[in-house]
Amino acid sequence: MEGQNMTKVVLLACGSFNPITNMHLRMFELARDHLEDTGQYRVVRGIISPVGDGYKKKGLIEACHRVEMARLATENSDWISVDSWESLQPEWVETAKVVRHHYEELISTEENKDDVDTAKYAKKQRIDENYFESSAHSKRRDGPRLMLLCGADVLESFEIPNMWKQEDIVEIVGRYGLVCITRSGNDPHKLIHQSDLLWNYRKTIEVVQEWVTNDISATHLRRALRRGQSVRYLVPDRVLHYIQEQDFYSAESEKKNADVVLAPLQRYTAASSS
Ligand SMILES: Nc1ncnc2c1ncn2[C@@H]1O[C@H](COP(=O)(O)OP(=O)(O)OP(=O)(O)O)[C@@H](O)[C@H]1O
Ligand SMILES: O=C(O)c1ccc[n+]([C@@H]2O[C@H](COP(=O)([O-])O)[C@@H](O)[C@H]2O)c1
Repeated sequence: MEGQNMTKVVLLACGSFNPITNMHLRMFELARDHLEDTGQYRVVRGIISPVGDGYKKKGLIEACHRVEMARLATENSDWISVDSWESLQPEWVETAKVVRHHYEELISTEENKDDVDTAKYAKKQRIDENYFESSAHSKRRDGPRLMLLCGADVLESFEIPNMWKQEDIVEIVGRYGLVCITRSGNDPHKLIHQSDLLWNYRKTIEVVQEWVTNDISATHLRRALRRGQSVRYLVPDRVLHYIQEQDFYSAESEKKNADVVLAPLQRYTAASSS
């Protein structure tokens, strides 16, 4: 029967979502179409995980509001939802840990369903570091997968010195898998070709070509709002009402964290000064 041999996939998107835009939502739809078009996957759920305040990115407004906007944006979706676990952690959490957390959650849900095969598969995925690397396309019909969903700028950020730990990239890309949406100005295929590390994991990176390029970014939205310009139809109406009600995104809010080092880079500063 069609569908029974397909691997279930849960997509997880991590980011600031400051604020969430229509393009963040489109990413999920594009990724689902792409994965399901292969005939190998059935995408069952999408999770948006806004980063916590500890990330210290310039202009980042409080996590509770970013979570609320993502909640409003996904109210009408029957498969995408927001998860606040990451945003509630007192410190910034590395993405590999966020992925691990959601994978554990997924597996415990599957185990509760008494799905013995799934549990066996989960243990195997946990134990065998090279599992996906060695059997990327042969074994994936056996159980659910959690894949990290991102735009090509995130893939590009893997190459920024001291931004990501190499072992975290290996874990995310090699063990779980990455779905990367093209974004104007970034060329993920070229990046994978040029990076020895990413080339090793090319089979677990799904590049989704967005032909109808859409350059909406949260930065663009915040800039327009600061200038009193309309952002209607770039964000869901409910999100726009929330932004207006709360009077978010002013020149003042953009100064937040302006003099603070981004949390991932703080690790490097701390290590080099000790
Ligand atoms: N227009 C877009 N096309 C493809 N991917 C996107 C787009 N906008 C955001 N993303 C992706 O969505 C995820 C969350 O992104 P993030 O919250 O940083 O949004 P952003 O618009 O890039 O924000 P900012 O402009 O503040 O850097 C990231 O993986 C990012 O690459
Ligand atoms: O785990 C890491 O080392 C790491 C390093 C840099 C960025 N990230 C994550 O990548 C996401 C980037 O979001 P943004 O808004 O800065 O594009 C956000 O969820 C960060 O927590 C994660």
